[in-house]
Amino acid sequence: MQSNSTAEAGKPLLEVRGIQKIYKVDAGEVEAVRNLTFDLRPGELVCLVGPSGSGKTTLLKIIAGLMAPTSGEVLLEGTRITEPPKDMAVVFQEYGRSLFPWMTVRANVELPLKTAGTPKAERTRLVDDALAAVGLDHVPTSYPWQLSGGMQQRVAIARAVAYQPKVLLMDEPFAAVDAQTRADLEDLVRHIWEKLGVTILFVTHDIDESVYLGERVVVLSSSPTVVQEDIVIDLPEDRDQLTTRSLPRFVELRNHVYEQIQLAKRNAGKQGAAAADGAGVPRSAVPGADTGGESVART
Ligand SMILES: Nc1ncnc2c1ncn2[C@@H]1O[C@H](COP(=O)(O)OP(=O)(O)OP(=O)(O)O)[C@@H](O)[C@H]1O
Repeated sequence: MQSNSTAEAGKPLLEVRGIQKIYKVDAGEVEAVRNLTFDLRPGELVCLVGPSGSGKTTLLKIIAGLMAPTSGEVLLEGTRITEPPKDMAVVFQEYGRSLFPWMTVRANVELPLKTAGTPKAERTRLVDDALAAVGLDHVPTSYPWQLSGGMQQRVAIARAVAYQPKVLLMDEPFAAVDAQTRADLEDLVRHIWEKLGVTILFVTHDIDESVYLGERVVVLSSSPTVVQEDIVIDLPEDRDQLTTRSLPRFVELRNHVYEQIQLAKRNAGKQGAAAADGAGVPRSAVPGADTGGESVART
């Protein structure tokens, strides 16, 4: 795995530059995203949070090359993205719709490699490794509908991992599973990230999840969206559901993110002047914050 310091020293792998998205609707136009600028360095795990409707899915579609921005650009290793890049994989929330029910687990994981023309022997090795990495090497011949929701999402993650992307985009991947499974899958993502050194952009509604997983948390404003804050998560790299979430620093950071989301909601419709000036938002390190009270942690 690349350590934080290595990632910090490298050039950006993914650059999001001044992204604006205006949707045309019957009544005219909707400016969903106004001006988004941030980057991911090689090996970073960055979480993206924002109020509902702040444009997280819009942004991911643009980064994945599935939709063109109205203005601005996304660069992967310096090359502008104009179509789905081959070095990128996406894991969506709706695993049920992203897996083919008539294909076995193995066939689902193997499919993108087949499409890419990867030779058979290499495919077999990559699929075996990916299934082992997500703890599913005992069910290769099962069908997705025979598995629990959490296991199906593991299949989707294995498929993305086997493809060996440079960038893995995850769009609220655990929103549809129960809390215990969610915790297990969060640890799986950290484990895969540490083992493979893949660069991950993880979109979530869950503030605690963003702080637990991320090396940085990028907070979006309400729509029309800008980056409201880019926060360094200075928790120890070895994370554990019990120990990490009990740390006073974890509580400070999640409270800070929570306050930022509340601020974004209050500012809805009256963009904060400082955030909306179009400049890149500097990364902020949260000083010791007050840890009072709030227990709700979803956007
Ligand atoms: N195809 C579309 N046509 C018109 N407006 C759209 C379209 N897709 C999204 N929007 C609008 O753009 C804004 C951002 O939507 P988007 O789904 O990207 O936000 P989000 O942060 O992913 O939302 P959520 O957190 O609820 O999933 C919203 O105001 C939404 O209504």
